[in-house]
Amino acid sequence: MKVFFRLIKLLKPQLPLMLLGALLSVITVLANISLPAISGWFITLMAIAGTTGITVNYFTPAAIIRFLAIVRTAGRYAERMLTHRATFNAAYLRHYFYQQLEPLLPYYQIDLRSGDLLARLQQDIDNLDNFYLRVLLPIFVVLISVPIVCYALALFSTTIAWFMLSALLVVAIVLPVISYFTSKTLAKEKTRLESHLTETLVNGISAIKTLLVYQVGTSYQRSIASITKQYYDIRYKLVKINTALNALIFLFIHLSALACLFILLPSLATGEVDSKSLVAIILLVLVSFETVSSMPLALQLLPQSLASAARLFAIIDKDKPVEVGTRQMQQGDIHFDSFTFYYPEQTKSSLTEITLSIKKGEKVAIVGASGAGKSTLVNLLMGFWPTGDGVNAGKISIAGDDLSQLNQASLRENIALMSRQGHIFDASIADNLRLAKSDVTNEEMRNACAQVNLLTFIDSLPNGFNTWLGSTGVGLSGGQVQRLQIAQILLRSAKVLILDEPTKGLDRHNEEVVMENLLAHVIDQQKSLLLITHQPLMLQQMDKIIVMEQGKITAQGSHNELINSNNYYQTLLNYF
Ligand SMILES: Nc1ncnc2c1ncn2[C@@H]1O[C@H](COP(=O)(O)OP(=O)(O)OP(=O)(O)O)[C@@H](O)[C@H]1O
Repeated sequence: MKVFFRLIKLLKPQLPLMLLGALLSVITVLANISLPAISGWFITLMAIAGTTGITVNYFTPAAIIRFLAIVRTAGRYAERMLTHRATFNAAYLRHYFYQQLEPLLPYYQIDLRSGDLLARLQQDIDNLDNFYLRVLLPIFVVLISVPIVCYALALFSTTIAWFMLSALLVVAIVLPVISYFTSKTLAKEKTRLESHLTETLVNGISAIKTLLVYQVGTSYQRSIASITKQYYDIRYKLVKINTALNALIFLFIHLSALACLFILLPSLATGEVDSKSLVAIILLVLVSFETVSSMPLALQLLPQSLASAARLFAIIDKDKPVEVGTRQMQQGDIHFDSFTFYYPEQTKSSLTEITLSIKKGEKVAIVGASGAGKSTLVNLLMGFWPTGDGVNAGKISIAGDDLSQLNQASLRENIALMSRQGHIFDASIADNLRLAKSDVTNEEMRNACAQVNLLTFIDSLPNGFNTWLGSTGVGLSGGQVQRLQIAQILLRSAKVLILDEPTKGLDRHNEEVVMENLLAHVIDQQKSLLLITHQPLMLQQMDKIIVMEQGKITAQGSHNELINSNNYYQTLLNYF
């Protein structure tokens, strides 16, 4: 129930449109079911008039029929327009969930494999698209129109009214509930298999090269085929249950009409009900089931929508990193003052008592074994995690301002990060460079690419800077992707550049060119440089090197100082 009301609250901006659509839907349904009843009554009246020769006023019923026909047609059109408009507007739910998820992804080691996350963002939100149109709307129509129909029937016969109330409830609730319990486990299994299938496909496609290299492509295909078969078997069973339910409802409707006819026959004989009313009542009984016709589907989709909403809420309900800062980042020194950091939900610190300063224009390198805390230290400066939340001790400040007081947008404008997981988008080379600087000129692009030794290659491509790259930079070699990312960093107007192993894997020539130009760039522009690297060529050029071990800084100094005095530093350089 909590999930249901929370979902309604989310739909609040659309509620006036939804309510109007629902009212129109009720009016249309009522016009639709009155039409055959009044027409039946009118045709019988005319038949009687024809055979007996009595004079009747046929203007009023004919006008009512025409009016109802117009209301039905116009009402259906307007209702569809409004309800679908409301549904399309409610598509902001996807945006809402994405927005909530965005700050959480770097913050938590979210226990979701990419395929599962994709399934949640796609299928679960698709399920929510149904929530208004297929769940709320039918329930609303039933709640308003069933009492009206029963009241109309009670004007002729209270027995029929009570009988029909029970019959409508059987079709609206009893049969769907039976079908729900029969298909509950299957429906759950279907959702699980849907997610599993997406996950398997996404993982398989992203790891296609690995699968081929290990020659497990065929067994992988077999596992996809097996999941697909299980999925379609379940869907087949669900369709069978649904079809049986529809057949049962159809039979029940006609048996109800027959039962009403038998109930009314004695009254016809005594003259309590005339033949015109009998025809009208039977037709009304037959069509009145339209008021509940969407309920079986609504009750089937209700638990599905709520389950999807619950899955989505479960992710976004995690504590978010709070962004409290409003101050603009000033150019200046970065200070870590005895700073200890815990990742969310972790009891062991990943950084312990870090004291470090990086002065404006200084070139600093961080070295350390895997897991030493290098990436954590640089990522903290991007404001991915809260630093002033009481859990972490000490502080980080930039130009005297506490990091937690700084505005995140200003922070990310002034600190540029090239991480090892950097992403190249499914777009042109130029578009990928525009990500770093939206108004970049051709000359600036050429210049940045020349500095990373990529210009000759790009010029040799038939489409040059307009060459389309697949996601993850398909079309470029690993080293070219790396250099394109360094070109992006060079285009940024940030005051601090952070690069995580920028030249790892580059050949000696490219490493030298890139490093020389990068250093010239930071010196020329008076930028600070923070590098994670183990390349001696780069380390020799740094003003300061920080040695990290298990979350702690164990030594600091220049390359020459450390190489002569620190055994661990020597080991690291040999190791990398
Ligand atoms: N999001 C996270 N949540 C919890 N713990 C994390 C998270 N990211 C990293 N850690 C942990 O923090 C510690 C430091 O990790 P970090 O990635 O900073 O090391 P690193 O020196 O950059 O290693 P590598 O060179 O392998 O990237 C590790 O023990 C790691 O398991």
